[in-house]
Amino acid sequence: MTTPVLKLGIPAGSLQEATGELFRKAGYKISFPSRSYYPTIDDPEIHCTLIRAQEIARYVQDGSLDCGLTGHDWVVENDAKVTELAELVFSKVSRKPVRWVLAVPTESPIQTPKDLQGKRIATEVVNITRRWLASHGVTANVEFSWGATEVKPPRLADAIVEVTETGSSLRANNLRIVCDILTSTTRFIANDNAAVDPWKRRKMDDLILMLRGAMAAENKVGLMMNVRKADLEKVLAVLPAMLKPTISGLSDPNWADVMAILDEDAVRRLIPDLKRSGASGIVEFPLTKIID
Ligand SMILES: Nc1ncnc2c1ncn2[C@@H]1O[C@H](COP(=O)(O)OP(=O)(O)OP(=O)(O)O)[C@@H](O)[C@H]1O
Ligand SMILES: O=P(O)(O)OC[C@H]1O[C@H](OP(=O)(O)OP(=O)(O)O)[C@H](O)[C@@H]1O
Ligand SMILES: [Mg+2]
Repeated sequence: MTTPVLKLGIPAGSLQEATGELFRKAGYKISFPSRSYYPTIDDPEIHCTLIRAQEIARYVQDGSLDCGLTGHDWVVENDAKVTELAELVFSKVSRKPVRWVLAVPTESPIQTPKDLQGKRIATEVVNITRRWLASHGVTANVEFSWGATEVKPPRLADAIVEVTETGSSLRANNLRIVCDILTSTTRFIANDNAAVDPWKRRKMDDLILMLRGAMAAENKVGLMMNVRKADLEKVLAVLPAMLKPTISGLSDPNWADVMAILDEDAVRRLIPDLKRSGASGIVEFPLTKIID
């Protein structure tokens, strides 16, 4: 019997490194051999192909791939009919969505969507831009851009619709945001048939569980401490209100063990307070997955 295989599209380009890093955190050994478009992964039931983010949705829709990770922006731009199984909020450098914005040179007279009437707009997302203009009742000349779009205004275009994450590319090119057009995050998408195939669905759900678990553990740490029962109330009052710490007994009936999961950046403020409130033997430990 041949091993069943899940055909997974990994986005080349901006999302590639962040995707690889996330898979590693999720427990998969994935690597990108140079010049090869077949990343290796230590799971014989997964076959990875590196494809441009723009095209993953298309190949997932037609079944060439069972599933893949890509931006919501390209699913919308391609009007792809796929099943979205998960939103994973990560971008090239941050854990935040990206924004597709309408931008113009700082000194441009364009202030509102209406001012675009009859103007030239350069963008990689022609369909999204045309639909957005139509929804504002504006007619403009939308030109496809192959990239390096920020260089185009004012000589080659009056405005651009471009993706921004940190804002540094817009700033470096003296561009001003007029308005937001679309917010996009990374999505795990599946072919409609693959999504209802029991083996593939389970394989994808398991993969998503691990990817989500790894993301949930980011910037979190565990904290364990011993507390005299008489001090328990004081110690618990120090921990953030939404936490439900685990309290377990110790062999000495006068002591308890308290364990909690916290934001890493809160720890340096909390540990001294916990100690002052009577906690001892405080241990901080790293977390790699949190599964709800
Ligand atoms: N900082 C970022 N810049 C651009 N795209 C980003 C960024 N962070 C996340 N993305 C997402 O990555 C996808 C863009 O990747 P894609 O492969 O289409 O182009 P690219 O990474 O810009 O490639 P290239 O470097 O060849 O221009 C989109 O879904 C976009 O939302
Ligand atoms: O807001 P920022 O953090 O600066 O990120 C956004 C920039 O990154 C991408 O460029 P890319 O590297 O894909 O080059 P390209 O324009 O040639 O596609 C995108 O097209 C923007 O130019
Ligand atoms: Mg690009």
